[in-house]
Amino acid sequence: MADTAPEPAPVILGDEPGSFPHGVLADRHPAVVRQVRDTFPFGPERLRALDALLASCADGVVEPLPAEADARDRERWARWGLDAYAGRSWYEVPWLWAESHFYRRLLDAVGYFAPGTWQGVDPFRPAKLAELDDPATDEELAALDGLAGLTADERGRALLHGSLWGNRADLGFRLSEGGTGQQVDALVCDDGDALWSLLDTPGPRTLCLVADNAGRELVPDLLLLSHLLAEGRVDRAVLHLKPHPYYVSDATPADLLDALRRLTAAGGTAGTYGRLLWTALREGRVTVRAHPFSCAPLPYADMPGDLRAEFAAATVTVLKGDLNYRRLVGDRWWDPTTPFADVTAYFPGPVAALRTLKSDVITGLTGTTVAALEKGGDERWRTGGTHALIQVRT
Ligand SMILES: O=P(O)(O)OC[C@H]1O[C@](O)(CO)[C@@H](O)[C@@H]1O
Repeated sequence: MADTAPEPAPVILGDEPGSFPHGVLADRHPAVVRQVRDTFPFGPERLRALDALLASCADGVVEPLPAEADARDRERWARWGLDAYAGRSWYEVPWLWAESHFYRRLLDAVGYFAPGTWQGVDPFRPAKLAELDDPATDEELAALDGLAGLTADERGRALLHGSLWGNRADLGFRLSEGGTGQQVDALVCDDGDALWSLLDTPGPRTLCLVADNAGRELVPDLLLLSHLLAEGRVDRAVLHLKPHPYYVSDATPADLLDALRRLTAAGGTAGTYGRLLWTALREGRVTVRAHPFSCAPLPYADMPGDLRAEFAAATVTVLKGDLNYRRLVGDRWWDPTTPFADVTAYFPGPVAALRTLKSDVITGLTGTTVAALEKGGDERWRTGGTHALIQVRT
């Protein structure tokens, strides 16, 4: 690790037409608004608000929060930069900030925070439930029974990869059974051994698991967690979820309950793991957090003291997914060979990232890996979700 933090690279903005971040603001956000518009029979007031947001996505500016916003929320957003960015184009402010704030505005538009019919109604829940109900989920859960013949370590590694590739909404249990080649080759960095070593240190061991998506990502996350508890690799766990709907499919406490019920209702190994986790929650060995900062438009380097203290107390904090990675290393145009340990030196304890690559940010690669990726013919290796990484700073 370098003695000093690396010179920060430029922050990623969405202002360059044709770039991936620009496409997210200009195309994906409007598509999300249209999808939400069709999800429920919203009345004229909500439809007007959704249409205004749709228009704003094209050429609007960041606006102050509505007058009826909760005072604490208002104070938080002021601290998170809203006062500085209000009046500026979505395309000129940091991309991470613009995306995150877009979801806050979407919840305003559907009336999520306002007293009334739509208060607390997750506009993304039907899509999340559909994923859990998909017959493919049954198949993937049934495939878990095939892990019975493996040693506990092999099972642990298979479940770790299931959780990793679940970030692509793709449970990877069959990885363990001969079909591993393609996806393991697609790992651009694999510090898996360092993660297992951390879970071998003298106990008691606490895992902080900062989850990402609900549905078919959260299910394998829970299976991994349950396995680690069952094998005594961790004694306690804190599961960090989002306090409200975010980035379409991010997991909230309600999504956790849906996933848990899905697991406990399943037969075989999946059901056993589900019931184990249910008991661990009842006994307080697993606790759930939905910290406001989990939906903040800022990097983890800016985390508040209480969150910092929680992560500091963990044996290891595992962050799932692309967005958490961006927030962990900083949403910047890093040189891909910038050491992961350097950009995460500020983090208050050992930290691991499990991520499929779905945006431009990348650190911690070797020069050889970068050269191979650049030459490999897959121009979208940074953003297409075809590659993944396990990076650890001990
Ligand atoms: O669910 P994940 O892995 O955090 O990915 C979400 C990603 O999708 C995007 O919203 C758009 O690609 C990225 O900004 C973000 O990093």
